[in-house]
Amino acid sequence: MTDTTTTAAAAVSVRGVGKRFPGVVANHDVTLEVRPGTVHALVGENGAGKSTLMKILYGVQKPDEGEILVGGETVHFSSPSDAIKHGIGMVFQHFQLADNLTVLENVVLGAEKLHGIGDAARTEIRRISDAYGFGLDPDELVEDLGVGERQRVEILKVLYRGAKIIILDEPTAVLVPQEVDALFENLRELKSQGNTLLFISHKLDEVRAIADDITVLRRGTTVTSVKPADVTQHQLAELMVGEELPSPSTAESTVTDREVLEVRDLQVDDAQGRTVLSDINLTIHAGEVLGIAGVEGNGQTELVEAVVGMVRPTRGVVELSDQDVTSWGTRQRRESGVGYIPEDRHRHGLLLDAPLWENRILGHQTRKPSVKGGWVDKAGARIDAQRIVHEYDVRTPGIDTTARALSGGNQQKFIVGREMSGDPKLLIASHPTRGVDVGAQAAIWDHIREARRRGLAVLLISADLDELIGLSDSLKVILRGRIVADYDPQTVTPQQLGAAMTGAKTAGEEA
Ligand SMILES: Nc1ncnc2c1ncn2[C@@H]1O[C@H](COP(=O)(O)OP(=O)(O)OP(=O)(O)O)[C@@H](O)[C@H]1O
Repeated sequence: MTDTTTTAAAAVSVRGVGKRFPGVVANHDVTLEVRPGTVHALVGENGAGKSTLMKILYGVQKPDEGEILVGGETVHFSSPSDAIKHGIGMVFQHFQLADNLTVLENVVLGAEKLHGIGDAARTEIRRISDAYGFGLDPDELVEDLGVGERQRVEILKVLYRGAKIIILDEPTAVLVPQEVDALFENLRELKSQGNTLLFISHKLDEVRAIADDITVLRRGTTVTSVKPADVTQHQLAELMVGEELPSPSTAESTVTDREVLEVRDLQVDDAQGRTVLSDINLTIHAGEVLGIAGVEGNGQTELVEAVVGMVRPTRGVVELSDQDVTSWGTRQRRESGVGYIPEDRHRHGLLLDAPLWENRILGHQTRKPSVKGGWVDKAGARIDAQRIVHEYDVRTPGIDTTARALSGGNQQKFIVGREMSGDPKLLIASHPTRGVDVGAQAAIWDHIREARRRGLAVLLISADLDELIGLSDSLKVILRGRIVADYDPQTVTPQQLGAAMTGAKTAGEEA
């Protein structure tokens, strides 16, 4: 079914592109036709080769073979600046903005030659913002902007540099439903004015809602391009996997009355003495998943760090199984059975340049199977790394491969497997399935549910509201460092949660 028809008018054509890394064929014989003025989605399992293809289109990676055409003209990019010269811009999932600068300063940084840094630049930014309904004020500080607005600054940045083809890497991963709607409005407006959008996503319902064309990658190659109306979400997932999907296990309650984590009157102040978390009270029982919903930056990071022992609270108590651990460090807490999936896998979760088997040891240096008789047990760590690769379906040439060489989703699967090792009694999970494909997400949920059945308590932080609702036994909403609402996951809707997260009232409800 692969669409190989090519018209000179295609915004981007990819023909027979291949890219190899040691031990891995990341892309082979990839074919992609992106029609101008459309939204084109790229979907596929973790490690299917989506990021590699986008990096090739943006000049970050060079293909080993094949041809790329932009507007019918063959191009050879050596760097992103070559891509930008041909009107291709990219918006990364991790925003690259300086918080202490204004919108204008962020936009013109590195592009001063275009319209200077003064009124001409301001006028141009206003023009773009007005043209697409972005509602951005050039003189506002970025630190005062919400997540959706920051993303618009990133899009404006590439438009300002003349991009007509914009690549977005999982743009909705950090947005609440209301922000997703707003982003889709922006994308439609961009499209109606002749721009072309190309984006990667694991959220198949959103893909079907916004895309004009969907290209599916499987194991490095394009398998088909479809129209959203012609496939269901389930069929799309099966095209990605190449087989029938397993049905996820049901989630009967396993909550007991044994308290595993208790947090009382917790307050955390930052280095400047500002209170970033206050009056936090929560209890998690064995067999219970407590979900915390919130827009990023509302105190979730500090809450996790206080429970893991990375920051000392100004006030309050943290108890693990009735033992006061407030003064304990991270290592002691981990040794008493705390697993920790960090929000930033590159900063806290992995040694990127170390092989996977060494990464098995990270954070577990003092426990089996990483040590034996006080010494690092290399063989034990290797065997267990192998087990994780197998049980969590981590796609890698082997356990001697560096963590850096794995796709984002496969890195995440490895971390989850490691932190679930040795039956922890408490799992602190920040965005456990971020960047993970739907099949692997279902598998991770199954692992967590299985452990929960055996008595695991989970503190779950996630930006994915379906995950929060689907996995949690109870739900709390955090806003500006405080818990502002409690919900029953059985009855709450993503829209209600989204509204509480942004502090908006929904009909018939207190804010
Ligand atoms: N710099 C690199 N060195 C070695 N291998 C790499 C490198 N970059 C990617 N790979 C490998 O290429 C394959 C494709 O990875 P890619 O990141 O393109 O997948 P993806 O579809 O974007 O996955 P995900 O959904 O998990 O982000 C993977 O097997 C990955 O391990």
